[in-house]
Amino acid sequence: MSTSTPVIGVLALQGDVREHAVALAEADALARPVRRPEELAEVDGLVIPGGESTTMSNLALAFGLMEPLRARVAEGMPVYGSCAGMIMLADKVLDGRDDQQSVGGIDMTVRRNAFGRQNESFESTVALHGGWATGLEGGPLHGVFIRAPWVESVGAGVEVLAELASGPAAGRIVAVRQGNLLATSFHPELTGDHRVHASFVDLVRAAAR
Ligand SMILES: NC(=O)CC[C@H](N)C(=O)O
Repeated sequence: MSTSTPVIGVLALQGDVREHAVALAEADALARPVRRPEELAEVDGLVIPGGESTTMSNLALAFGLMEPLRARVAEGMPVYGSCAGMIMLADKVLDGRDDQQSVGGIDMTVRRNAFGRQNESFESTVALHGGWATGLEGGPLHGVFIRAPWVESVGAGVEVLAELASGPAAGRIVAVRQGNLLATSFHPELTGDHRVHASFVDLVRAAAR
């Protein structure tokens, strides 16, 4: 097992880059901003933060990052996407803009801005399933949702890790994993609870073995 500290990039085209870097450092990883293909080539894993997936798609294309991102996902690099980052990891996007592209990799369909206008931003308890039911010690997560997507459906190879616990959208899938790819609808970097980042750092360490 590798005992060295994993180097994890944070895609720094837009979004909560600093907050993710802080959460990764708390989870014992070395965080680095990634804006160029050369920087992407040097990291053991990557966080794609929230923001606006349409803008992120444009910027990733303009910075020449879309194909390198797809190539590293295909090689098995661990990636964690939050909110717009989840949309970037989805194979299929509903209510997207026609020209928006995703990196893809997770066999799921997500719906952008799924919780509707009245619910643009809200906080809610997130119930843990699958590997997180036993793996994330300390019980349910507090989810911060900001114009968030939900996962409309998943393919057979996708593990559901969390669902909304209550409210009109109770039971909607808000966290998934497929292989080395992890995605959440919510923003754990804004809560001070670094369990999601710690579970991603574990994934990066396991992949580096
Ligand atoms: N906080 C967020 O990342 C919002 C996601 C945004 N609504 C999108 O479609 O990309």
